[in-house]
Order: sequence, then structure tokens, then C-alpha cells
Amino acid sequence: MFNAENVKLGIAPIAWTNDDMPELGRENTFEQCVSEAALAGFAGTEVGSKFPKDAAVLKKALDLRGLEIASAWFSSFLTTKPYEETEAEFIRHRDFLSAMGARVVVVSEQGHSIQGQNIAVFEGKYVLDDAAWKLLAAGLNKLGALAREKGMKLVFHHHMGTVVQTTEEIDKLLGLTDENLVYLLYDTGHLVYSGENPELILKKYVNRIKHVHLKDIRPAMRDKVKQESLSFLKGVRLGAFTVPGDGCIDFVPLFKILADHQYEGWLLVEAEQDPAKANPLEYALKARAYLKTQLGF
Ligand SMILES: O=C1C[C@@H](O)[C@H](O)[C@@H](O)C1=O
Ligand SMILES: [Co+2]
Repeated sequence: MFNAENVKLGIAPIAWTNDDMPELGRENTFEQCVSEAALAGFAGTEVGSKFPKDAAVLKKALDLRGLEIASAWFSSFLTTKPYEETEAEFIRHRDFLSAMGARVVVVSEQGHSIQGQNIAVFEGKYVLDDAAWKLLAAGLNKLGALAREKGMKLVFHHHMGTVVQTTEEIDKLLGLTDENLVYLLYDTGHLVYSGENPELILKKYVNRIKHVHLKDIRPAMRDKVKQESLSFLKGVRLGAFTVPGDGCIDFVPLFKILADHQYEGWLLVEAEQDPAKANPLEYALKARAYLKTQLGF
């Protein structure tokens, strides 16, 4: 199985407060989030909107709890805004993550994204034309080179409701970008939600996958979103996502493929759902117990 020396287990702050929908978990503090992540037995997390913006202050709070920063989400607008705007923001974001010791930068193209809008997430998704694909790929290669300057890797997040959601779009993106500059974040929940085959994508791109979000799906809720043409955020409120082991995804073959290819890096639990319905500590403990049974650590 995995070499526990090179694989770290983390949990994202989105279970405590949802940055896409801040009313979900508004009452939960940064201190509660990181204390409970540590209490549940995780080694790290990703930066959330409630985290201190000062690297030294954040590092002190994390050191108290034995936590590291794995990465943080960055929204690029390479298909809708001038490259220079995204680049300036990316450099600031990269430098903060570098100061926090992160090795990967999570990037999602938010140009034309409907993930945060009250639009049917399946029917309303935007599809890029060839010119926009070239713009996206060229921009990501440049950002990937900026990440490499700091010894970091850009990991692209395929995501429901964005221009890179489906297998075809993941194939196109990875085919158009430099494999030594643009890597893949593998998010199990988004693939299954979209109706993709997670095992097929993992087998195809395992050597380009440098960061993993472990997210499970409640199929009845996912199907309700599709049948009733609901938005992504409505799906979150309904509980389409849950922690690994609590939904329909079979993680056993996925962990085997990652381990067989000597995956090194973070396996980060990330399951946005309503904290009022799914207590963050309870679900963090549930996820950690599941990973312990599956991974042995
Ligand atoms: O990695 C992620 C970050 C969240 O903001 C996003 O909405 C979620 O679905 C996700 O996978
Ligand atoms: Co994710």
C-alpha cells in the first residue's frame, strides 16, 4: 500500500465554513476548524477564508495544533480577463503558500463558471471554443512556470459547473498543456457527480496527479440535482457531497492505483455539506476512521 512517509492526510475547512456559501457554518471559527481537524487526527488542511492572512500568525496557530498547509484554492479567469490580472493575483497567492510550506497550488478556471450561480449545473455549463481553450492552456502553462520557480506544482481542479468538468474536457486540458508545468488535482466527488469514470481517469493520469481531494457522493441527492435541474450550491445544501466512506464511491481500487504508482503528497478529505446537518467534527472523525481502515494509517 502507500508509503506513509510520503503520503499525508488532511481535511479541508469547507466542512466547517463553506467559502462558496459563507452562511453555511458562519458560526464556526478558524480556531474551532483547525482544532477539530487536529483532534480528528489529520496532519494538514487547506487555507480557508477565515484563516489569518498573516503567514506568521497562521503558522503559529497551526504549529500549536501540529497542522501543515497542503494548499489553497486559486480562481483563475484566463478565459474572461486579461492574463496579467490573473498572473498578479497568482504570484501573491503562490508566495503566501510557499511561505506556508505548501508544495502545490490548486487552480480552477472560474471564467464562465456557474458553480456559484443559481443556474442548473448540468444544463447551464459553458463549453469553451477552440480559441478559448488555447487561451486557457497558454495561461496555465505560464502560471505553471511561475509555480515551478518556487519549486511548487500547479494542480488543476476539474470541477462541476466549470469549463473543465467532463472526461473530454480533462483530456483536452491535459493534452493542450505542458505535462511538466500543469498537473492534475484529482477530486473523486466531482468526477462521480459529473457521471465520469473515476478509475479510468485515475489510471490514465495517475503520474500527473499531484494532489487528491477525497469526496464521496450521496447518489440520491446528486440525481435530484440532475432531474430537477438544480444549481451546484443547491446540491451542496441537499447533501450531494459527503466524506469518503459515507457515500457510493468505491475507494478501494482508487487507493490501490495511487499506491501502486507510488503517489506522494496529500490525500485531503473535502466534503462540503451543511454543518448544521453534518457536524464537522463528527464527519471528520468518520472520515479519519474510514481512512485508517483503508490505508492502515
Ligand atoms: O476543492 C474545492 C473547493 C471548493 O470551494 C469547491 O466548491 C469544492 O467543490 C471543491 O472541490
Ligand atoms: Co475539491
